[in-house]
Amino acid sequence: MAPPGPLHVMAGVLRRPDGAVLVTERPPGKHLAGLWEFPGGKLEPDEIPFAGLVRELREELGIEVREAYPLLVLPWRYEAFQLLLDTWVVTAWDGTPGPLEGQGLQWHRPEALTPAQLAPADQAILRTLLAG
Ligand SMILES: Nc1nc2c([nH]c(=O)n2[C@H]2C[C@H](O)[C@@H](COP(=O)(O)OP(=O)(O)OP(=O)(O)O)O2)c(=O)[nH]1
Repeated sequence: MAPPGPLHVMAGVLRRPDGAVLVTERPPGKHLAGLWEFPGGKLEPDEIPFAGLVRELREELGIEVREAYPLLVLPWRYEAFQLLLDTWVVTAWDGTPGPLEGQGLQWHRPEALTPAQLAPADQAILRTLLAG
């Protein structure tokens, strides 16, 4: 049997007009608990990436994405599995992002984020944001 392919995970960088981006804290007991990430989650079978992004941000934050563009697809290897972190910048949404799953939420300008507090793959996303 062929080995399973990488896990396709959607991540949304919500960006406010003042340049701040939203990061959320990974809950206790989960992989990378206590580190910060961009909200999102696993793409479902047969789901197209934009639809998965919209669904995940609705489920986690209670918002409706209105405008987003793809930033990068980042292949990443953790010890137990491989990831494709499909990252979009979200520039317009309806509603106010809230912690629907009890997760910590913080807004920071990318320059103010501490890389070591982010999930390892997200440190590469941060470098892309800072370079843009
Ligand atoms: N959502 C999200 N996941 C990320 C990011 N960076 C990163 O390494 N990951 C990893 C953490 C998880 O191992 C994996 C899948 O994320 P997830 O949010 O669906 O996973 P989870 O552990 O909460 O699992 P589940 O309970 O939802 O099934 O991707 C990121 O910026 N956003």
